[in-house]
Formats: sequence, structure tokens, C-alpha cells
Amino acid sequence: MITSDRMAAVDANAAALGVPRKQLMESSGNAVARVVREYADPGATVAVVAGRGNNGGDAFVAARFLDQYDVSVHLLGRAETIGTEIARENWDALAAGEYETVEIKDSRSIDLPDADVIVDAMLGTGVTGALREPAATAAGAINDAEATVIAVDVPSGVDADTGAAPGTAVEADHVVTFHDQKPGLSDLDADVTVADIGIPEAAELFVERGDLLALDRDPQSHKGDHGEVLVIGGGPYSGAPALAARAAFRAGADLVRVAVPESIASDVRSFSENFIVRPLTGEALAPGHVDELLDLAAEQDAVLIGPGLGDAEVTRDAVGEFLASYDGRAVVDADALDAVPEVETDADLVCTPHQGELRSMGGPAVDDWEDRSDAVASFAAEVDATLLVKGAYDVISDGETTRVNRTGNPGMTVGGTGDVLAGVTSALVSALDDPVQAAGVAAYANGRAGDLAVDEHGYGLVATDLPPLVADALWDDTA
Ligand SMILES: NC(=O)C1=CN([C@@H]2O[C@H](COP(=O)(O)OP(=O)(O)OC[C@H]3O[C@@H](n4cnc5c(N)ncnc54)[C@H](O)[C@@H]3O)[C@@H](O)[C@H]2O)[C@@H](O)CC1
Ligand SMILES: [K+]
Repeated sequence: MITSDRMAAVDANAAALGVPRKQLMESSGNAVARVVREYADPGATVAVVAGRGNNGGDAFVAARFLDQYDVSVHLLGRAETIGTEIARENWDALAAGEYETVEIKDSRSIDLPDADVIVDAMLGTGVTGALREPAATAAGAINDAEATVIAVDVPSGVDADTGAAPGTAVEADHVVTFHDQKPGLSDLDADVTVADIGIPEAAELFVERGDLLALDRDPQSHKGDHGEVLVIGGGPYSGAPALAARAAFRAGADLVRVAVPESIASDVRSFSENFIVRPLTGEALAPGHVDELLDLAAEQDAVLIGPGLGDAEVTRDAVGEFLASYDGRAVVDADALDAVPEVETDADLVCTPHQGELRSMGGPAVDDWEDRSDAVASFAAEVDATLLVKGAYDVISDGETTRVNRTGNPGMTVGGTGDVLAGVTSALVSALDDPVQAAGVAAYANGRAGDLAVDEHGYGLVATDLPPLVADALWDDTA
């Protein structure tokens, strides 16, 4: 099953992998025509009722694959208002090829022929709310007709994610949907064909540009809508928590609080005026800080624990106690990772080990990335956490869904890049619903930032180069 948001991401990933949507549209239209042929013999009358989006575009293609039939294409609206370039190109091909086309200017002028088959391509996944005119009247006319109704992707007026129809909707006999089954089609009284349209498996497995669609923001957003993060780190090191916090800001967090031992608090403060620093008594994180941290953490969307903590016994104990009582979202990195296999927690954990850290957590050591991704998935299920295992190919898995990231380069072996990744992950985990998606996009952005840094500095790149480039990787289309 695939939701329409995920489908849009996969579709954009396919384009990033060199399979543009127009090619997918050609396959979709071909698949629709194949199902039409199952219902009617050559010579039969086929009426295509198309909207002005890509759902209609699929059907313009289908018409070209039905030359042995008596086909007419009825467009809801004027051709000048076709909304996408690829749908328009396919419409123009119909006009140039002397196919029978009709533009329906308003609901009174809907006049469908006595057809054997009607292809419903008014609206697909782009629908919002109840069908407007003239689509609503056209849906009624389609439902009143004697014809077999074949819907493209989803019956027009039905929500592909939920199956709900807020107004009039097409009652289809058969739905030809693409790539994967849609949740909203399962309960319909219609046959469903899931057509393979040639989307490479890599578009689902690898994190690519299309995954960045998850970051689109509502123009009505308020402060705090995009995540508040608490970074718990530092002690022997002050740079690591500061780098992570800086990266969290650049990955879009609205607020970043940094809880560090007071011995380094002023150092951390001096790194950036954006940080809200919360000093903890003493020189290292210790069990005595846990209650205070739990109070602080309760107000955040996510916690990052680990950067620069060091491996003192008291600090390990404190990490274990914190995780045992915390029930929100936590990104766990560096020295804090050792606590994970032992602790019983209600928290949603996202762990970001490199392969050495994964082994000391009791995880698998596998060289080949494909085998490693299976092994990481099993280990994620075992420890009941989302894992982001760093490597030339980063593997992200919660045991059910596994993604792989390919951005990044050998220049990123320099110190501090892991702190940047942990900070980016915490920001995205705080802002997005799905931890696998968040961790996958974080790995992608961090690696992409590293690639941009190498363009500028070669292998002389340093970790502080990365945070501003993370922002470019996430939000600058040209990066
Ligand atoms: N995502 C993918 O990977 C692919 C998608 N394809 C097709 O593209 C479709 C989605 O295309 P689009 O995103 O262009 O969207 P649609 O073609 O579903 O609809 C967009 C149009 O509908 C109008 N609209 C929205 N809500 C309406 C309402 N309530 N009443 C009347 N009109 C309304 C919009 O103004 C817009 O013109 C899919 O359903 C599928 O058929 C395929 O071509 C191939 C691959
Ligand atoms: K449709």
C-alpha cells in the first residue's frame, strides 16, 4: 500500500533517477488501454472523460493506444487551462493526431456518447474536497450511463488515502491504479488492477530529492510548528553539542535548547547567540541531573542525547536513567548509544551509530551494503528502535521500512560530521511524523552538504562547513 504523499515522493525520486514523469505517464496510459481491451472488442465506443491534471494526462495517452476503437476525449474545461506541461503535451498530440476531442466549457454542455466503456480520468490523487462543477455533474452522467466505467488511478471524487467521498463520486467497475495499491481503494466495490509503470525499485529504497517534499511548509505556520529540540551533551567536549545544535537550527528547528555541564556552558554560549543554554551543575552529566532534564525534555518535540558526553561511569548511568523514564522522541548518538540495548523505555528512539558503534551495541558487522541493510533491519526490530547506521551507504530502518542513503563522500571522515548528522536528525525527527523518513532525509541532507563542501574545499572540509550547506541541501532547489 502507498499513500499519495509517499507516491508523490517516489515519483519525484524516479525523476531524480532519470525516469521522468512523462515516461511514467506513457506507461500509465498504456496500462489503462490494456484494461479497456479486456472489456470491449475493437470497434466499440470508448468515451474518455478527462480533467486538466495528470490524471487526465494518463487518459490522453490511453486514447493513442486505442486506435482500433471509436474513441472520443471529453476535456472538463478549456484546453488552455490544462494544468501541467506533460498533460498539455499529450493533449496537443491528440489534436495533432486528429483524434476526436471535445472541450466541456460548463456543466450544461456535458453530452456523453452512448459508450460501451467510459474512462474516468477527471481527478486522481490531486483531488481536494468534494468534486466541483463541471466534474460533479459529469460524475452523475457517468454513473447514469450504461457503460462499463474504468477509473484511472482512483474513481474521481474518492480520496485515495481514505476511500472517503465528500460529495458525488464516480462509481467505477474497474480501477487501474499505478505502482502500488492505494489504501482508499481496498473497500470499494470495484475490481482493481495495480499496473507496473516502470518506477525503479531504487526510487523507493534510496533517499532522493523527492523525499524532501516532506519538508514543504504550510504558509500559515506558527513558531514552534517545526520543532523544538533539546540537546543533552558535552562535558569533556564543548564543540560536539554546539555543532549538533547549530546543525539542528540549519535543518529547520524553531528552537534549540542545549543542556551542558556548567564547566563548558559559557564556551557553548559563545559559539552562537541562537542557543538557549541550560547549565547543569558540575563537569559531567550525572544521575543527579536526570529529574531536571526530564522536566525540560517534556516540553520539547525531540531530545538529542550524546554529543560530547564522554564515557564516564556517572554519565553512562545518567543516560540509562534518563532514557528509562523518558517517553518522547529521542535521537541517541555517540557515547549514549551503549545504554540502548540494556534500557527498557517508552521513548521512540532513533539511534545514529557508525558501524563500530553498532557492533558495540551488539549489532551486526556486515560489509556488503545490501546484506547490511537486512541485518540492520533485524537488529532494529530486536532493539525496538529506528537505526541510522552510517557508512558509504547509510542504512535507515525501524525493522519494517528500510531506506538507504547514498549521498556523502570520504571527506566526511573528518571529526564532527557525526555531531552535525545527529543535530540534523533531531530537528527532522521533531518536525516530521515518521522517524524513518526523518532519519533518511537527515542522512541525505548531511551527505549532500558534505558533497557541496567538497566542491568548495576538497578533502580539506571541516565539520563547521556543513550546517549552512545542510540548509542548502534541504531547501535550495539548485543545491
Ligand atoms: N504520482 C505519480 O507517480 C504518477 C501520477 N500519475 C497520475 O497523476 C495523477 C495526479 O495528477 P495531479 O497531481 O495533476 O492531480 P489530478 O489530475 O488528480 O487533479 C488535479 C486537478 O484537479 C483540480 N481539482 C482539485 N480538486 C478538485 C475538486 N474537488 N473538484 C474539481 N477539480 C479539482 C485541480 O485544480 C487540478 O486541475 C494521479 O492520480 C495519476 O493518475 C501518472 O501519470 C504517473 C505517475
Ligand atoms: K480518476
